[in-house]
Amino acid sequence: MVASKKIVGVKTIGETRSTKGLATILAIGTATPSNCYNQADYADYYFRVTNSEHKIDLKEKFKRICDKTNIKKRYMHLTEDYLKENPNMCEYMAPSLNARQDLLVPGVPKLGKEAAIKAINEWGLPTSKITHLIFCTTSGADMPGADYQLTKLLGLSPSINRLMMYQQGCSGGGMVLRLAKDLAENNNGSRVLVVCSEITSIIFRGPNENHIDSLVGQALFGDGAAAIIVGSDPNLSVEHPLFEIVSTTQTIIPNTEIAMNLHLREEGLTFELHKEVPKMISKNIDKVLMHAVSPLGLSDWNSLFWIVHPGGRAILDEVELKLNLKKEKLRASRHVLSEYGNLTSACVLFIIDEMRKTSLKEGKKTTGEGLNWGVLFGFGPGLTVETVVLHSLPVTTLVATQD
Ligand SMILES: CC(=O)CC(=O)SCCNC(=O)CCNC(=O)[C@H](O)C(C)(C)COP(=O)(O)OP(=O)(O)OC[C@H]1O[C@@H](n2cnc3c(N)ncnc32)[C@H](O)[C@@H]1OP(=O)(O)O
Repeated sequence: MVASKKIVGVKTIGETRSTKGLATILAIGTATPSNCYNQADYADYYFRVTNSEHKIDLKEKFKRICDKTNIKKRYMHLTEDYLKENPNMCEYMAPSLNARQDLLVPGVPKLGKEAAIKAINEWGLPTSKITHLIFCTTSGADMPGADYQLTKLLGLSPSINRLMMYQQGCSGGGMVLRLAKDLAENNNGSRVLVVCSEITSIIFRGPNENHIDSLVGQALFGDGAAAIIVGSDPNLSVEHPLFEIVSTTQTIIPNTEIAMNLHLREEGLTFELHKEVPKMISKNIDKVLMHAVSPLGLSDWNSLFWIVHPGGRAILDEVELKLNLKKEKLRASRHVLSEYGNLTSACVLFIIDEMRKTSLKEGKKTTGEGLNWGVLFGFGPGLTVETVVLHSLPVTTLVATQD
């Protein structure tokens, strides 16, 4: 008797764990540090603070790279004063991990908190309703991690289910959506707070003639944090879903492990980037896309909205060309690149935010520029591609009150 009662109980628990509907994004918040650097002046700043002004040709090359990025400005936590106090960070490769960690260990969760508060305010429910926390950063590592620090900073329940994802690179923004979907759809009533917080001080270093890809990194990355709340079966009297997360896939592009290599060393996070990365991505992107969207019967790429990780301007150019996308399709991705630079894992979440806000501003019917279906690509070391198919929802005026 006792045994059969137990079996019924377990079955019931199993049946009630799954939700009826798809995971939805219920709110978004973003934050940046206050220091803003204009890309047009950045070469002067960078060569001055790294005491490299005598490297005249290299500075000219760096200026050319900066000009070609199509980035207007970037925000950075790192200040000139901090660099003066920690001159090893300005060398090309000097031991400097402690100075970087001193900045990142408190800074990453703090920036994440700013974004999380905005997302929670938009969501409108008490933090006690958050059941899971996913924290993602490529900026340093620590124990207990940034997830633990954020739990304390926000006063979340000590029993919240935490997942800390360190060192995922730029594909992390797609990865967190994949994880949040699984958590939300398999834990009835759950609400997942997802935070991506990136501070690129981990990668800052002086220039070197023999490592131009490192210099490309100095021209691309910016700091920022984005937070979203994900949950299934929203309570529509209080929650305002923005996008449904329809499907997610992760793929390694074959024979591209040389493309992007980042190693955490005494000198900080080192950065190797193959010049052919944009081509390596575009050569394979149609296959990855077909695999993700063919079950839905989608085949007209210009009928979709697009959120493409802007690793660099050339990546967007190559994806646009390969998929024959109309110019306006990558508007939101190009806009975020231009206004913030490459925000590593937070970048695609900034683009989702930009898209739903512009959709509202322009009177579009759905959060996805008036269209129904969309694709998000995250690209990271591996090369790893995260593909997320999104379904947009009717625009509500709630977003307007957030700015
Ligand atoms: C960290 C993660 O997980 C994920 C990431 O996002 S990592 C970052 C991914 N980003 C990229 O791969 C960058 C993609 N590249 C680009 O966007 C562009 O190449 C760029 C904006 C950097 C330059 O624009 P462009 O149109 O290619 O200009 P181009 O004139 O060819 O290049 C400018 C100079 O930079 C050099 N250069 C560009 N990319 C380089 C690279 N990867 N390595 C070395 N040199 C490079 C070029 O040789 C050129 O030098 P000269 O002026 O002396 O000829």
